[in-house]
This record gives sequence, structure tokens and C-alpha cells, in this order.
Amino acid sequence: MAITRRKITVVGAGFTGATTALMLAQKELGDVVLVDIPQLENPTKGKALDMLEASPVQGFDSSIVGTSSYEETEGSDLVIITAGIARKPGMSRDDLVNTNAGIMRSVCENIKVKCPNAYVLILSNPVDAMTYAAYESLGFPKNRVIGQSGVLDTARYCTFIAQELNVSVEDVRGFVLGGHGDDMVPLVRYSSVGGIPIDKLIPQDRIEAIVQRTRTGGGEIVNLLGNGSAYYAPAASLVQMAEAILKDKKRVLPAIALLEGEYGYDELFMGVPVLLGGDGIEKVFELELTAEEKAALDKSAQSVTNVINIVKGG
Ligand SMILES: NC(=O)C1=CN([C@@H]2O[C@H](COP(=O)(O)OP(=O)(O)OC[C@H]3O[C@@H](n4cnc5c(N)ncnc54)[C@H](O)[C@@H]3O)[C@@H](O)[C@H]2O)C=CC1
Ligand SMILES: O=C([O-])CC(=O)C(=O)O
Repeated sequence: MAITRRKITVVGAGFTGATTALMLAQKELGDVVLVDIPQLENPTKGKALDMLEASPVQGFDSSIVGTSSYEETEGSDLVIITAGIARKPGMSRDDLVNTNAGIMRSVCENIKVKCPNAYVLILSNPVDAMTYAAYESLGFPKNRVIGQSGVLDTARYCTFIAQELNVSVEDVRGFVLGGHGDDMVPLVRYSSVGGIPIDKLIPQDRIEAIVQRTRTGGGEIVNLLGNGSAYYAPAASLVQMAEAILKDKKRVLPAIALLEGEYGYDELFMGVPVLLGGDGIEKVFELELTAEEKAALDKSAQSVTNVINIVKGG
């Protein structure tokens, strides 16, 4: 049988979805189907056509189509869900829970039927709880339902460390554990620059400021934009996760996974380091944490649990 191209569906053709679609095509990770609601069918088709018309200039051969029909998503290898409302200044991500849980369920009912074998990446907020909602609606195995938070949070953290030291971002390593909220846990002890632990390079008060800026990094962008939330770095993060799966790269990245005993939590979706490859989440890495780190993670886990309970009750 001839080798065929991968098919990637992106649900939600707003800021994050459209940016993700373009980046996926630019990297030729597959042919992209961009889906939004029927009321926005023409704008969605228009965005997809506009992106496609960039392909001769940029030299990519992925196709991009816009639609409001799930017929065209049939058999997708990967589905990325960005559908939902975004927050505005003064709101928390958790304020979006009821509206976006309804949207997530309706999207997943379609995906379940049309793309039963897909790996599914969730972006919509509050993302830990939305990953739970998707998992419940899809009924897919846990390795195929994956939330995006930690790649973005870690990218922000590494950006701020690189800025602080005036070094290349390529030499900065670190990661962020926990829920995608203001009590996420950037792990200073596991952060380094060119292999040197950051506490050897940056004074403690500056590290604390970087940790705090990372925690509120989404809100910083929301306040600057005024009418929506971040989309370039979120899209880049989704594309890195998509590439890890589609190319079976076996990356070690933070992602939202269903925890069943790991880190002492049960039936909880939250950000942890995972092995991301051709079978989705192939492994969850459990790190030893200090008492202080575990207490911070417990606080974050409690916040996520509270929002998941709203989804369960809704
Ligand atoms: N997890 C993360 O790290 C991040 C999460 N987000 C979240 O991603 C979501 C999307 O953000 P943006 O793209 O900026 O918002 P946006 O408002 O630009 O786009 C959302 C799109 O979803 C569409 N949509 C709504 N209901 C739909 C349905 N039933 N089916 C298909 N499409 C539907 C809307 O028509 C709109 O085009 C928000 O919930 C936001 O909070 C954004 C950035 C980072
Ligand atoms: O802050 C928001 O609402 C969007 C988001 O999750 C982020 O940029 O981290």
C-alpha cells in the first residue's frame, strides 16, 4: 500500500487554532483540516485558503482546508482542540469552565465518531479540567488524550532565564509541574543553563521573581493584549507536541496526563513530565520532590481538583 500523508484536524479556527494550523503546515507535519462553527464557515475557509496561498512562497506541500463539517476530519491521525472562549483582563482561566466544558463535550462527540483512532491534544482552558472533560467524552485510552500546558509554561520560564543571563535560549533547560494556573510549580532545582544549575548563576531573589513571572505569564499577555490571550507561543507548544507524536520522537516534555497513583494523586489530570512519542503518552516520569516542592504541587493539585469537580457536577 502506498504511504499516505498524515491528517491533522485543528478544532477552533481562532487565534490559537489558526496559528497552529499554519505552523503545522509550514513544518509539513501533515494535511490540516481547520474546523469552526457553521456561523464562521466562510471565514474559516478564507483563513485556510489564505494559508494555503502562502505555500508556494514558503515551499510547503501540506494542504489546509477550512470547514464547519466533521465529515472532512474523518480518519485524522491527530486532533488538536482549541475551541472555546478565551479570557479577558480581570478573568481567571477557571472562569471559562462552564462554557468551555459544554463546547469540549460537543466537539468530542464528533471526534469520537469521525476520528476514533486519533491522538488528541487539548488546549482550551481551563486546560487540566478540559482534558478531563475530553477524556470522559471521548472514552479513548489515557495515552491518547493529552493536555498542553507545561511546554508553554516552561517556554516562558526559559525565556525569562535566558533574558536574565543574556544567554541563548538553546542552552536553558527547566520544566514546570502542576496545573496551568497561578500556582503551577516551576522546578528551580531541575533548571540549568549549559548544564550549570541556575542557583549558581542567578541570585535567589531574581529566581523568585522569574518563578512568579512564569506563574502569571498567561495573565501578563492577557493584560497586554486587552481582548484575548496568547497564541504564538501556545501554537508553537502544540506543534512541538504534535511533532513528538507524529514523528515518534520520544521527547521528554511536560504534558497534562491522567495520574493514577503517580505523585500520590489519583484520577487527576495535571502537568507532569512524560515520554511523548508515537503512542502518545508512553510513560509518566515520577521525580523525587522535596517537602517544599510537594507542598506546592499539592496546592496546585487542589486547585485543579476544584475545577474538575465543577466539570463533574455540570
Ligand atoms: N492551554 C494553554 O496553554 C492555552 C489555552 N488557551 C485557550 O485556548 C482557547 C482558544 O483560545 P483562542 O484561540 O485565543 O480563542 P479564539 O476566541 O480566538 O478562538 C476560539 C475559536 O473556537 C471556536 N469555537 C467555539 N465553539 C466551537 C465549537 N463548538 N466547535 C468549533 N469551534 C468552536 C470559536 O468560534 C473561535 O473561532 C481558549 O479557551 C484559551 O483560554 C489559549 C492559550 C494557551
Ligand atoms: O492565559 C490564558 O488565558 C491563556 C493561557 O492559558 C496562557 O497563555 O497561558
